[in-house]
Amino acid sequence: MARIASEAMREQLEVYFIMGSVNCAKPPAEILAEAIAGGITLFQFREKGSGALVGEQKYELAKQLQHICQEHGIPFIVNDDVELALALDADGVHIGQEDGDARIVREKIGDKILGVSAHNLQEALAAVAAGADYIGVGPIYPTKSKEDAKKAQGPGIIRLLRRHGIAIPLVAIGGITAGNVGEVIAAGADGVSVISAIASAPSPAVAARQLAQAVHLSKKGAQK
Ligand SMILES: Cc1ncc(COP(=O)(O)OP(=O)(O)O)c(N)n1
Ligand SMILES: Cc1ncsc1CCOP(=O)(O)O
Ligand SMILES: [Mg+2]
Repeated sequence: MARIASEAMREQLEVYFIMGSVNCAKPPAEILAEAIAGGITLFQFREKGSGALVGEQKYELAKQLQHICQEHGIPFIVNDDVELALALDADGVHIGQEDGDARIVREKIGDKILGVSAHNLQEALAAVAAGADYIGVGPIYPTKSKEDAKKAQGPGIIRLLRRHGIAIPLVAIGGITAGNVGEVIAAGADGVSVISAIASAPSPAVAARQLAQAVHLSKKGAQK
């Protein structure tokens, strides 16, 4: 298997849904299936926060959600836990600045997708040098879904990274809704990453569809 091509990565980032059991008011498998029906393009298993599953229960949930993704051709990314990603033969891993050295993670996972979080130009340049396939930038807007989230920076941080030559695929995260997708795509993001906009929606399918439509319209507008 070769590393994912940038253009394919950009498409997969369009509607990137992140979820773990703590984000779900109904069975996670149901929410994921509905989100897939609505048009998500990538999924991240993020089992984190107060009440999160650990050990065998975490593994079993990951396996169940991975199976649903596989049935629908949606790549399955694991947040933070490189060993779990390897044990499951997941499609990739997402790590942040506090999750270890991205170069070492790249060595461990070979050609699997590597996503790295960045909050400034220095971190973004380091992520590129370490071999990231995409960068997650945020929080862009205030979020309630991450306990230790940094201050929201607004879409200007995406514009700044693009202006300074960060050309690899970028996804915006933090407080994203269908109403603000346009701003982050116009700033240079290839897609949006959400937890609550889909997981907490009355209909995850409708929410995912609205996000997908907003991304497509905004990309047309930005002629991407
Ligand atoms: C797509 C995407 N972008 C950013 C993050 C945040 O990662 P991190 O900073 O490591 O924080 P946690 O999610 O681990 O709490 C992400 N998960 N996904
Ligand atoms: C994991 C993460 N990293 C930065 S903000 C965030 C949470 C995004 O959740 P929401 O889409 O509900 O704001
Ligand atoms: Mg992390």
